[in-house]
Amino acid sequence: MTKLSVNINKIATLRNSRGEGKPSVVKAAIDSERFGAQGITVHPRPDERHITKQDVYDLTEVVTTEFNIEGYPDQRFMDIVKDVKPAQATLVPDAPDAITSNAGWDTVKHETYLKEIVEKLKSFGTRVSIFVDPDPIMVEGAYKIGADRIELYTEPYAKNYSEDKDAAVKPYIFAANKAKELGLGINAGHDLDLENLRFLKQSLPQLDEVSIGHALISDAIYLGLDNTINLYLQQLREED
Ligand SMILES: CC(=O)[C@@H](O)[C@H](O)COP(=O)(O)O
Ligand SMILES: NCC(=O)COP(=O)(O)O
Repeated sequence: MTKLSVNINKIATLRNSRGEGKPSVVKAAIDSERFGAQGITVHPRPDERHITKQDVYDLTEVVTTEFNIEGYPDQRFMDIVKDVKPAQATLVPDAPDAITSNAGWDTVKHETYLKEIVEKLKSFGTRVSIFVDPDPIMVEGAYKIGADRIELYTEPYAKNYSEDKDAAVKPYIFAANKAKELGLGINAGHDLDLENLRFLKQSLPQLDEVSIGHALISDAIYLGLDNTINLYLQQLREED
């Protein structure tokens, strides 16, 4: 079964636009889980453009499914994960001023650095996922640094999906097969939506988790959060 982890970054974006507490990210997490989300993902970026450090501490008190904290492993991130001990930490190579995550790790070039980080995160009792491009070499690098899972960066898939979905998904099949061969768990995320999710799932039956935020929260503005989460869950059900 592929789990849906709802990324609530964009709830915090809307909240921060007025500098007050509405909409509440805590309420969004509680309700998302009540509506069927099997995980909550947040990305507490250094500039706190959306999810703040305090949000993470508030959320850890209420999240009952899997809490997934994404981020670049600077000291602030490591301190947060050490304190909160989420089910999963997902390492992304984002620069502090990146408008969004736009690449996977070079797990070969940064092997020594990442190996130390992964070891420390695992000592907190947290599962570690490494954000990578769909490149078997980068997947193998994630294995060598001791990661538990990879997260396949799916923006390229999403971008090419409408033009040629078979070509778009092909690198991901190779990368996922490599991960499986090495015993790594397989997550995926970035720019997944109601149009492209089902085909990805059908193409990668071994997918453990997708984390989806921007499109899902955007859809929820029109369709409602309950209905939207269930539409995404429906895309992940094998039998449909
Ligand atoms: C790692 C990833 O692809 C996304 O979770 C990313 O963290 C989204 O960040 P923004 O919500 O800031 O665009
Ligand atoms: N790891 C991907 C994620 O959490 C959400 O990415 P997006 O759906 O906001 O692009």
